[in-house]
Amino acid sequence: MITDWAEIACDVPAEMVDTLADFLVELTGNGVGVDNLHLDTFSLDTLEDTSIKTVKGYLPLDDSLEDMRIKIEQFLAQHGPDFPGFVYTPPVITVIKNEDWANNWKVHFKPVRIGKRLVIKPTWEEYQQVEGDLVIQIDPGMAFGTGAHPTTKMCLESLERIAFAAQGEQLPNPVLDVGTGSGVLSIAAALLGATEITAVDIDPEAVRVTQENLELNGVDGVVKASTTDLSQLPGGYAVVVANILAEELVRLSDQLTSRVAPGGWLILSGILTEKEEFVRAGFPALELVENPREAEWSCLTLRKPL
Ligand SMILES: C[S@@+](CC[C@H](N)C(=O)[O-])C[C@H]1O[C@@H](n2cnc3c(N)ncnc32)[C@H](O)[C@@H]1O
Repeated sequence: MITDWAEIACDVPAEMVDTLADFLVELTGNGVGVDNLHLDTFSLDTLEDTSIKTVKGYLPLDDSLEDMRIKIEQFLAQHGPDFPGFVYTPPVITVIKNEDWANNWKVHFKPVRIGKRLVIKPTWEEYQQVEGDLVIQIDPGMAFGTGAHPTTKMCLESLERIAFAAQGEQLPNPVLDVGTGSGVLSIAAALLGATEITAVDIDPEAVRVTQENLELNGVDGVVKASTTDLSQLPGGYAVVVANILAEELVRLSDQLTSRVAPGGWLILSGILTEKEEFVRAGFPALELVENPREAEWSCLTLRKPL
């Protein structure tokens, strides 16, 4: 299990933030943070927007760190001069202890409504439920999946649309969640009516966190979480959802396609919009149903002909 993390902070002009953030997400497979540099104020109202921002990426503190640092320096040196006001400053690396990492971000994670009925609620926040709400309680721990990320959000919205269009407005069985992270999509699938859900992740820590979240939401009886490799799973899933990066989706395209039952759905997310065509081309046997986009991310919902 990963113990400590390295935070890599790069100061860049505000115009370069998105470009660098996308690069760091692709490189590290983890989320990024963006800080305003002048935070010595007591009131957010008086916070001045600055022309230079700090973009922070996160990596496990292991042997790959030096290689990653070099790649980030090369990226800054190569692309920085395209942005007015860029002055090269080497990235600053800070060690983050596991315990800090696990808790520091919690202040920013608030209950969020997604789609028509789904609400994601951090376990430590209060939420006044209204009739019809399907509330997902989440403590992502070290796993990805607060639900607030556009890639997760678009999966949740697609799952909800599929459920609403289905008989009895229930998500059809069985469901496969590839790269379950915190288990957020599997829990949503259960709340949307599915009763046979398989959740897999290559990361045992994610499976541990998922199991906790399944129990917290009382859906551990209908979701089976494990590190089982996709190749070991049978076919015939009515819904398959995979929120992993574009290259990985394409690498797994044959396996993902063959896991979908005739007439079934495949939701693909984690795709930077510039890679949408690349991913679409990897799934020629399936029909494109919808293609929502949010921020710089795209989601593809595909369907296998009957
Ligand atoms: C971006 S997170 C998505 C988490 C969650 N499903 C969500 O939508 O918020 C991607 C997850 O996929 C897992 N993953 C990456 N490649 C995988 C693969 N080939 N098979 C299974 N899981 C994978 C990672 O460990 C990570 O937990």
